[in-house]
Amino acid sequence: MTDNNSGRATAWLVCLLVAAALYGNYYVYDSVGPVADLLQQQRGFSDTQIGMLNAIYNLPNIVLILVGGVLVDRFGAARMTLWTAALCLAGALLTAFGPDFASMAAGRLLFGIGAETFSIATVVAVADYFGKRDLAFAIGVTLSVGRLGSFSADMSPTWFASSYAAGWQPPLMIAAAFAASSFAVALVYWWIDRAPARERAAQGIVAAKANEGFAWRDMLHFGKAYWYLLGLCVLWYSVMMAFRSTFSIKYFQHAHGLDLATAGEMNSYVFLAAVFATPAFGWLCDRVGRYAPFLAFGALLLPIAMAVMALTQWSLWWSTLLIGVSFSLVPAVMWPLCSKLVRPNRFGTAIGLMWVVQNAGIGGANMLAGWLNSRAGASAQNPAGYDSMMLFFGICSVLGVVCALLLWLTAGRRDQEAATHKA
Ligand SMILES: C[C@H](NC(=O)[C@@H](N)CCCCN)C(=O)O
Repeated sequence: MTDNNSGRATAWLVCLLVAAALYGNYYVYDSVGPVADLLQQQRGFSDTQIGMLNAIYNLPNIVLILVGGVLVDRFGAARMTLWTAALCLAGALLTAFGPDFASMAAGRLLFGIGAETFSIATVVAVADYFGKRDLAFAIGVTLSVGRLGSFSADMSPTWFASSYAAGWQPPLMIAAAFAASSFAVALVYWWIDRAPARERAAQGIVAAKANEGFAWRDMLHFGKAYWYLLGLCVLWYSVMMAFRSTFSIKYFQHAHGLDLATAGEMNSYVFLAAVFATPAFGWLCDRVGRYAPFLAFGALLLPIAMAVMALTQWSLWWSTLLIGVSFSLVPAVMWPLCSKLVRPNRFGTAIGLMWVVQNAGIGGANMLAGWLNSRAGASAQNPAGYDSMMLFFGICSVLGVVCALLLWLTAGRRDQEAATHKA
């Protein structure tokens, strides 16, 4: 399907639509943080309630995301993108217009149930259209536009200053508008995909999906390389998300003496770097035709960054640079490589299984790191209290590198070979 020019044009159109849909979705995901203070002041929400508005996103997905992956394989990426975008829109509307905390939390729950399966469907959509050629670049483009959505949400107090001046609700209504635009482009993608979907069915891909059904034991037949990739996914995302999204700003303030604004800015450069570097690394991998060595290199940068922060007084620019490259390189390579390790009709399931453990890992790492800090009394007066958290993140990231090296040894000698030994 993608060998002729019109096929390539359709593939890029789908890639751009999926990227635009992901932009809106990631914007909504990150829209609670900027209104946290207003929710506290104007609605009297406690820190625990605000934390719950984000935690409720991850918790159901520890189980549900596997079902989501199976549904993507069963019903196809286009239909699932559309259905889950509708669920996300309903969730965003309920969050913005809910009269009390319970309905806002219900809105975030609904959004979370839709959003993770939506993300799987977007990766599978790109893989459906790009096959082997330019896959990492195309996934890099979609992820980079998604990261721009996260960055925009962080910048929204500046960009939509008047809405923030009007209170907690207008910024969440803007987020709901982004969810609506995400649904609208998902609808266009679903419309465009009808003919190519028929073509895929004629080639037997969809037919295989529909007729084979799903057997849970199929997952046990994923090859060794897949399980190493899963190990890296859990360890790397746990450190990246728990450190960079939850603790890094506070750590920069207390252990490195930055003020809040500079610490926040330092953290946001990681997103900004990813916007440009993710597609660039994807493009490079496609050109060189190697994935596992790049993945191992990206994974290695994380423990080095942790060591630089914890053991030296070097400028934080160094660790931000290392984390920025790792945050761009690892996702740009991980998902295209995953698509090469399993059969196309099990790709959604394979990502779903990885994200079940990933969601549990991120939740667990957040709790354990918080507990380690509290136990050691980490604060501006006691920066050494952060040592145990940094050791924990250091160990996890080193174990991630071990998984990446085992993966390289197993599947990476010539990455293309992996495609011929799919589970
Ligand atoms: C593609 C990958 N997505 C995930 O890992 C999701 N489980 C989490 C999405 C969180 C939304 N910002 C990624 O974003 O690297």
